[in-house]
Amino acid sequence: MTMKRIGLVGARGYVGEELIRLIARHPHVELGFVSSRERDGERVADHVAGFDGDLRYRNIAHESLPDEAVDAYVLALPNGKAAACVEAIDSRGDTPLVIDLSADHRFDDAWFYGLPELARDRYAGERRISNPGCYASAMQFAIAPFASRLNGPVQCFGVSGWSGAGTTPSDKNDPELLRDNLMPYALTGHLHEREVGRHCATVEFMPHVAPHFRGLSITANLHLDAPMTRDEAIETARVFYAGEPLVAVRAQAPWVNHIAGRHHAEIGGFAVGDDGKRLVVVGALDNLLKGAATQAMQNLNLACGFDEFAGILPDTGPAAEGDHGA
Ligand SMILES: NC(=O)C1=CN([C@@H]2O[C@H](COP(=O)(O)OP(=O)(O)OC[C@H]3O[C@@H](n4cnc5c(N)ncnc54)[C@H](OP(=O)(O)O)[C@@H]3O)[C@@H](O)[C@H]2O)C=CC1
Ligand SMILES: CC(=O)N[C@@H](CCC(=O)OP(=O)(O)O)C(=O)O
Repeated sequence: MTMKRIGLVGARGYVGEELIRLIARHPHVELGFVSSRERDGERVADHVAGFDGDLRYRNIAHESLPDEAVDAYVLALPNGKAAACVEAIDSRGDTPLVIDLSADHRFDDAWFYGLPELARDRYAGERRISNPGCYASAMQFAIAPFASRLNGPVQCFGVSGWSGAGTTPSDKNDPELLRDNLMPYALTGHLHEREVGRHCATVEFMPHVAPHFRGLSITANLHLDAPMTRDEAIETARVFYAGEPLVAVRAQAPWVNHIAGRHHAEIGGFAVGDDGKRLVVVGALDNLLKGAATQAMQNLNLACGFDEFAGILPDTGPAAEGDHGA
């Protein structure tokens, strides 16, 4: 099989680092370039534990992206930076694959919204793939099995590790402000509220950031149109995700420290109110993996015609030893 060469734009970030590791272990893809302004000329091996080789970060202006001999570009830049890159890449004229991890194309009908477990059947060879947001992925995994049975908006309470706020300094990734703390933010109108509303169901989302580094949890409060027992809810979710290696359905509510460093998402809890019409489902995933880099690799595999889980499974990450499932 011919190796595909990948250009990674925004490789210094937390997500970029995970993508470097995933691409390095993938059997059919290799890194063509990794870009960072701050680390220009520095060896990747000096920054990414476990990475071997002499590859160096390069500061590549977006105008120069088309000159790079790669088959696909993966954009892991802050929001608002993708358009200039895509415009430059378009000038190549051969429509290379672009996967954008930012929020910039999640509301753009010209792009495929790549939440594989819920959307892969609709993939029609698009060369432009928008990767979903981290909380938005967890919310959709929790809600989707019940989406046709909702009676009103879903309330979602979310808590994320601070890596979700990226490397640009802010209150949300300041260890001093986060010490012994839980920081609410964007309590109405968070972008992922709109994202889930567009792609799955209407939600009212209340995010928080916590002192841990990686992994997030969302607790979804669903109002159903007809009563359901807890066993029916669990069975509904199990049938919905049957055969999905990256979405595990548990009876117990998942814990963030069990999925941090793992490639899969978990949903569980399934508490039912007295009238059977209120169902609470908890979803958890690693925001840097299933909430970002792992999902991007699934999308890359899908678009390249590889096995969707190539380079991802078996899960050999540091947290993968033993079965942490409840
Ligand atoms: N962190 C998370 O949990 C998740 C993040 N995402 C999305 O993935 C993308 C990357 O996230 P994350 O790794 O956390 O982000 P970071 O802020 O950690 O990294 C951003 C990267 O972009 C580069 N960069 C920063 N500012 C600019 C700029 N003005 N112009 C060009 N390059 C710039 C940085 O390198 P340098 O400054 O050296 O050039 C760095 O490589 C974002 O769009 C984010 O929204 C999606 C899901 C989850
Ligand atoms: C803790 C924290 O700040 N999390 C980020 C979400 C990370 C993510 O998925 O980002 P994008 O949708 O921007 O790609 C936030 O709430 O904006």
